[in-house]
Amino acid sequence: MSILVCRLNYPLANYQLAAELTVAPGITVLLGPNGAGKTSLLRLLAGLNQPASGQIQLGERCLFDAEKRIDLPSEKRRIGMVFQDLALFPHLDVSGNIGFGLKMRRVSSSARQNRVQQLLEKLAIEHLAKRNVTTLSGGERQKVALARTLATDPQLLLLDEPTAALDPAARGEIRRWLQTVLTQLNIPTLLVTHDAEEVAYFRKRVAVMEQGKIVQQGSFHQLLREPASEFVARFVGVNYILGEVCEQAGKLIFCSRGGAKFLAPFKQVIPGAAFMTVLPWDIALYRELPDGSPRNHLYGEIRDVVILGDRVRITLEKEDKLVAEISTRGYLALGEPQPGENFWAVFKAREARIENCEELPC
Ligand SMILES: Nc1ncnc2c1ncn2[C@@H]1O[C@H](COP(=O)(O)OP(=O)(O)OP(=O)(O)O)[C@@H](O)[C@H]1O
Repeated sequence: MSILVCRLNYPLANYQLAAELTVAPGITVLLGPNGAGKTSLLRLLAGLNQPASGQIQLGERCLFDAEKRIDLPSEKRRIGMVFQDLALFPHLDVSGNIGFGLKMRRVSSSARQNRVQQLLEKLAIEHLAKRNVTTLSGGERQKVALARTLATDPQLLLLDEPTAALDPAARGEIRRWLQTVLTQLNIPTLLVTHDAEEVAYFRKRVAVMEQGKIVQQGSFHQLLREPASEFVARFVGVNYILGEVCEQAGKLIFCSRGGAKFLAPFKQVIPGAAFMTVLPWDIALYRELPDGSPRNHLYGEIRDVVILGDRVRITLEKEDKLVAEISTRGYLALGEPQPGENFWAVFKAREARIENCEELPC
């Protein structure tokens, strides 16, 4: 299986895209806010725009090298793209759409039919074979678009926000389907999203893009445990609090900028600027402060409650803002907390990660 390795520069309207990225077989989620340059990066990889400098290597093949003046045309890159508009051919049925690329390559009719049938089975969409694509639901159209792309046997898949245009029910269904199909295929796949919830769903390798740069690349777990910056932490949904480590009565305390004080496992830190990260699901909520082992706590007002299937995300604010994620069962047991109510957010000292930082950004 091939691996994509690229380093690309390209001037965009307001900033320079300067991205370095590695995509191994399987799904890598490319996460970034609107306008971060995700679609532009896909277009450069696919050969639809030409980078100002850099290289693109896919397995043994060099697709682009500015210095060596190598620039393989799009159709020779063996890259399968599914862009947001899908661009299915309305005059062809599902099988016709899937076989279209093979027809253009003058593949014989019988070989084409075999390949189309194989894909219909592999992607569990045989029942759609003869349907007119204009009658399909959004989720079904996504499936057909992926099947059409796979027909030409790509070595890299680029999927631009495959679930963005779907309603929540269809989104859940297409995510499960993508997870199954893409895991089986094991082709290097870059799946673009600006939705951190999507990353939490796939729990795969993640590359985070901000202003044209890949600011962190790693496993979902790594990003949660060791976000490289406040931007990454906030984007993947980790609590990130700036402050400083102070010495008080022989103990080291983390004092947040907002004025809250927290205990923590301090072996590795010294007095000075620092940040603390806590995972939302390591925070419990209580109406009354519980007795027991020394724990960190913050008493605050609920600002926001978001129900995410079997989990509930609750934002609490006082000196600082903390987001807790609890089970729906726990939420019901607490009497369904609502915005405006006050609660204790509690977490164990060892569940916080505190690190010194050079200086506090403003
Ligand atoms: N060909 C281009 N030349 C110059 N600037 C461009 C070009 N294409 C896009 N841009 C600009 O580059 C920035 C990044 O756009 P891009 O569509 O790549 O972001 P994105 O991360 O995919 O955003 P979204 O999540 O909204 O789709 C935007 O400010 C956009 O206006």
